[in-house]
Amino acid sequence: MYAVETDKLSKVYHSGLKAVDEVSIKLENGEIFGFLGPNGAGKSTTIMILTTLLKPTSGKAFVAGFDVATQAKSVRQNIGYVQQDSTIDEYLTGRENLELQARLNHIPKDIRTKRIDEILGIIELSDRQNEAAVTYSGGMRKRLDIGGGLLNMPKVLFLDEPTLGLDIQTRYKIWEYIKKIHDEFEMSIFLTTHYMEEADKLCNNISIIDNGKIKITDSPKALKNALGNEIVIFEINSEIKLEQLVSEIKKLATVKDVSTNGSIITVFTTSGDQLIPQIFQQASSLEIKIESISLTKPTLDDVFLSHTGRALREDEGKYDKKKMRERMRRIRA
Ligand SMILES: Nc1ncnc2c1ncn2[C@@H]1O[C@H](COP(=O)(O)OP(=O)(O)OP(=O)(O)O)[C@@H](O)[C@H]1O
Repeated sequence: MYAVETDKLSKVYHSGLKAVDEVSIKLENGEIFGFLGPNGAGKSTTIMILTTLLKPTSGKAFVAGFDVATQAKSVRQNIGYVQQDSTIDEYLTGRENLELQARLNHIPKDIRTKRIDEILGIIELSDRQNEAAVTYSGGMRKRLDIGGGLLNMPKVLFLDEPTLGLDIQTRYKIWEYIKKIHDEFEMSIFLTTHYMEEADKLCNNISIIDNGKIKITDSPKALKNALGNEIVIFEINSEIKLEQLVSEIKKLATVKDVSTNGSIITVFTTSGDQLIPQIFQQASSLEIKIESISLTKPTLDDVFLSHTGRALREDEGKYDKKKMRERMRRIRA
């Protein structure tokens, strides 16, 4: 049994838009799985189907072994869901927020206090538990949100963009908490993100999703290795013979892929050291001057680029009211 398993899962909204297009994924028990894609890729729609908030149009989905379409209650009893937008009541204290959620989740009274104490410890909010959440920083609020998702000690925890809009230092901290939760409870975690680094640092496996379709699924390491171990990026002085140069470079034995952006050429290779002199040689025989050249290691950004043909911009995901309204419409869809 998988923690999450979907088979050709699809969602077509009333507008006719196919937001999720035959998505098939398998999340092993105890794994951290990342759903990586830009805004509008279909990540939230998928997560809402898996958490039983939205009905799929076709296909199958099982969470903790239960069918989301016919066993929604059992699914809900076995999951925690931390939404993109905070559900915290700012005028309640951290502890009161968790108490309220625990009651709403029907957590028995006799275990409630102990469970909340434990969770406050994990998210390191014990010291501030009696202060109103309005006084909390962005990172503390997110921790409290994550704490809410842990109240019923779920088998599968869903985190929708857990670090969206947080500064880089706070983001690192949240990653530590996610790892801690995963290690301590051996919890299966399904997270959506459009931060490459987040997927790279946290996930055992990731699926890249774009326009509702899965482009590729593998471990971050395997995805990066598939591009070759190294990338040579260089700029030439004129684009006149660019195509000729690119076609010669593509023939070289160590070259996996080549992409161009104006006069900048990016070459994915298994050996940068071997390739660089060959690039100079080819350029010189075509009387092309190389202005600058550098050697780097591939990142998941490069993987995304090679599978979708475009870069993933970090600033795309900022919170705005329009998005919130869209989400409310979706809940009603
Ligand atoms: N209720 C709705 N009705 C019609 N289209 C919708 C609805 N909700 C979402 N969409 C569209 O479905 C597509 C997928 O949206 P979704 O929110 O699932 O993507 P996402 O990858 O989670 O992006 P984000 O990070 O912005 O939430 C988008 O084109 C979006 O505009």
